[in-house]
Amino acid sequence: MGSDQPVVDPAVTATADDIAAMQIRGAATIADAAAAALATQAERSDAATPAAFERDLRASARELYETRPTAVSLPNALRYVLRGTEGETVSALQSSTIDAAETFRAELEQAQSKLGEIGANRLRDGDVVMTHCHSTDALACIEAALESGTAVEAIVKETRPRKQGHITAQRLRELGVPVTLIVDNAARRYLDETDHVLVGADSIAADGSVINKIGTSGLAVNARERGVPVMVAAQTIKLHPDTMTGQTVAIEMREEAEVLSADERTAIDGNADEMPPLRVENPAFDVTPPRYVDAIVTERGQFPPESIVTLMRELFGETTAEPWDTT
Ligand SMILES: O=P(O)(O)OC[C@H]1O[C@H](OP(=O)(O)O)[C@H](O)[C@@H]1O
Repeated sequence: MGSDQPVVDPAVTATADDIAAMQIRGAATIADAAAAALATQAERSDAATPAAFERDLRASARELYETRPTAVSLPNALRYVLRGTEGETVSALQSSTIDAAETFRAELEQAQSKLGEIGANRLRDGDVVMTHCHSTDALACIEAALESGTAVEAIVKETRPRKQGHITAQRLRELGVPVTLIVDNAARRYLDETDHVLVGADSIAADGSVINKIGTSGLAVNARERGVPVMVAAQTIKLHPDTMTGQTVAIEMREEAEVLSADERTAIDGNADEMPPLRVENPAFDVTPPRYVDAIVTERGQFPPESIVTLMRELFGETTAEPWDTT
């Protein structure tokens, strides 16, 4: 390897691989893991000069950034840590990077807890909450409600194709919450007995659109039609600053194997030689327009979707170039 080639610690690559494979999943968890990986990169760096240290750190951030395109919590975490990296010596750069990562992770945890308290205020004793996918921000609201003595029940959508709803069901059962697990297609029927739809977010756009696990938008449309309020639990690292300047959020298309096994493909398409092959598409997220969202709950309070841009401008100002891009 040439001496000017960046050196990315194997632990960073391992974390990037786990995020890409969804061994590490969930927008907040991904952000936490990315910050921890940058701290490890800094800690283990044996860069000879500050320039080499910064080159390696940027390369690590880029490797993490390129794992999954939709959850803005990942680039927001990378930006936070890299903007905290400062100093004239390698040692100073190392310690400032580690400090920035530790601060980010502590703030992430506090934000989720604060968000939970705010979201819990919307829940009443005996409420039935319908969930989609597995969102730690959403569950923080239920946990805070339980801690304040509010009893809730949950209708948990399994959330094909990866069935993250099973994680939610398990977690809620651990908390003693009565759970009804349903297939996604049954959601509209169970909205008749639902008091709140409670979901998380991977990104929130400046116009109040919510980018979340595939199926969220259809659930929100059905909830609106049934008169069930839709509450989005999303700490401010889910706010997507680039959408203030018209950028759109990339929707990750994941591999077909999550939807269809090779045997199933063969069973469907095995003898269709003359025809074009069966197409399988697996978008991992969708966009829920603001008109179907009743409240976005953050650690800074709850906002109607139309006004979330005020918080976004306060927190992010005008976005600048990505700090992991070579200057
Ligand atoms: O940050 P928290 O609230 O935990 O999760 C937010 C969202 O991230 C997840 O994506 P994936 O399962 O990683 O594809 C789901 O879309 C979930 O609603």
